[in-house]
Order: sequence, then structure tokens, then C-alpha cells
Amino acid sequence: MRAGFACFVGRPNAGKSTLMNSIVGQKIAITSSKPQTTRHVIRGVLHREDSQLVLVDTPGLHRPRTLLGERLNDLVRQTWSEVDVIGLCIPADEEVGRGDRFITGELAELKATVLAVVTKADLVDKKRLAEQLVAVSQLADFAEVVPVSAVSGYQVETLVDVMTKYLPESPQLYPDDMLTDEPEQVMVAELVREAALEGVRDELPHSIAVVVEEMLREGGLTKIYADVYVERTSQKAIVIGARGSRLKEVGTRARARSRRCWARGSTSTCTSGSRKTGSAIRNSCASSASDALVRFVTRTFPSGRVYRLMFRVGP
Ligand SMILES: Nc1nc2c(ncn2[C@@H]2O[C@H](COP(=O)(O)OP(=O)(O)OP(=O)(O)O)[C@@H](O)[C@H]2O)c(=O)[nH]1
Repeated sequence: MRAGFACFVGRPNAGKSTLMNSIVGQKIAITSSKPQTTRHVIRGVLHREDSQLVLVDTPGLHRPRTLLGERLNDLVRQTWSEVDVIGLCIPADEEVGRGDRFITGELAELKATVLAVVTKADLVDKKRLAEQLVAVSQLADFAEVVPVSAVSGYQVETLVDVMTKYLPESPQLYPDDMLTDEPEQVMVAELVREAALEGVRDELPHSIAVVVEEMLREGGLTKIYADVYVERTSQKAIVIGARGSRLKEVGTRARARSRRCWARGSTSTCTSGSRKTGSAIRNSCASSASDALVRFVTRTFPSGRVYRLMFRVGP
């Protein structure tokens, strides 16, 4: 029996979270086309008869421009020092760059086994993939270099085999039925944040935060109250959209994703807005709501920057 921790590292947008989801087989880390989507360290557990691979997702390492950026980088480095295997992700469709060399240099100091993972293999032809494998191999003395595509599934199993090979001999670390150690509330908040990030401008990912305040069981349903925070008043309009349309979409998407995540079905969704724009949103929701199940939460918000979203998930 082998069991241990592994993580994927690499520059932002390299495909780390998508790969982790593909390996664990369930949506655990959120993904988006925006760089620096990941803010939490999330564990996904892959159970096999003779092994347990615990995957830790990290934010993309980047040149920090803010204190939050510095803290995210600290989180990455801390994770590196605690795992058994590290997969350095480098996309097949982008040149090996200074960022990759910088990360490789840092990894050389660690005790973990370092593999290179050439991600997004589906985006290039065989010749380009071969060239990228050579370029990546020249970066450092990696234990292995593995090309994969999380989207097509190409070599994902092989990557798991290779990673498992480098885990220490150990009894299993988590119970059989455990896929992640993230609390349910954090996972739902991440799903809402993912929905809120869709279609927003590049600068926004770090400016949106979501806190699930309450999850109330009502018979077979779970009523979820989530607060969406933005950093600046100017970002409010982006998150809310014309006549509340974006916020409503966020609620709908988050509900659908939560439903898929728990595979139980759902009944209703609702969004409501800030103190300033709340009534406009409620009106727009009401006027566009052909779905009779849409309900609204009326509430006075202490700050103009918080938007409350309510949706219900259930069988
Ligand atoms: N075609 C293709 N696209 C991929 C693949 N893996 C990831 N992507 C896309 O690449 C983008 C970034 O993927 P993420 O998994 O969020 O990247 P990340 O490295 O976790 O990003 P950060 O959270 O910024 O660190 C998304 O649009 C994914 O859909 C792949 O194997 N093939």
C-alpha cells in the first residue's frame, strides 16, 4: 500500500485544477479561463486498491503585485515543502518561459520527487508535442516527463500510475468514501465564485470573494445563502450586469453546478442585490422570471459591496 500527497504547480492557467478534477473524477477544484482562479488549497483523494493519492491544488505562482499575491505565493511554497510528489505543469501550446525556469529553480531545493507534466496535449500536433517534451526535459533533471490532456483524458491514468510510483509506502490516509476534505460550505462558495467569474475581465478574479453564510436543510432541500463580495464599488456593475442579469445568471449557474456536484437535483434559484441596487435587481429578476420557482430574498445590506445570492438544491 502506498499513500501520500502530491501537488501540481506551474504558472497561472497551466491547467493544474482541470487536471486535478480529471484525476479525481469529480469537480473539486474550480477552473476558469482566467489566470489565478485558484485561491484555496484543496485536496482531492484518489482511492485505489493499493494506493491513495491525495492531490493538493495550489494557486498559480506569479509575480506578486499585491499583498494578496504575496500571500498566495507563500501558500504555494508551503505546499511544496509538505508533499511527496510535485508535478510541474507546463502547457504544450506555450513556449517554455522564464516563469517555468524560475519555478524549476525553486523546486530543485525540495526533497519531493519532481515530475514534469506537459498539459493540454490535445491543443498541439505530435511534432509540436515532441518538441515541447524535449524543451521541458532540458529544463531540469525531472524524475519523469509525462504529456497529458485533462480534456481528452489522454495519459491521465498513466500520470496517476507514475505519481503513485513515487509515493511512500504507507497505510491509507483518508477513509474510503472521502473525495475531499473541503467543508461543503467552502465547496459551494467556490462554485458560486466560479460562476461569478465567467465572462468577467481579467483583473477581477482576486477581487471577488464568496462566503456561504447559511445552508439550511428544509425537508429534502438545502437552501443556500451566499454573499458575494467585490473589492471596489466600480466592480459592482460588472458583477451585477445590466438590470441584474449577470447576478441572476450566477445564481442559476451556481445552482446547476451544485446540483451536478451533489447529483441530487434542484428546485429554485434567486439572486438579490446590494442596498443601492437591490430593488432594481429584484424588479428585473421579477420581470424576467418566467420560472415561478424563482424567489427573492429581501434584506438590507450593511455595505453596498455585498450581494446576497440564494438558491436551493435538493432532490
Ligand atoms: N484544451 C485544453 N484546455 C485545457 C486543458 N486543461 C486546462 N485547460 C484550460 O486551460 C484553462 C486554465 O485551466 P485551469 O485548470 O483553471 O488552470 P490552473 O493552472 O489551475 O490556473 P490557476 O488557477 O490560474 O493557477 C481553462 O480554460 C481550462 O479549460 C487541457 O487538457 N486541454
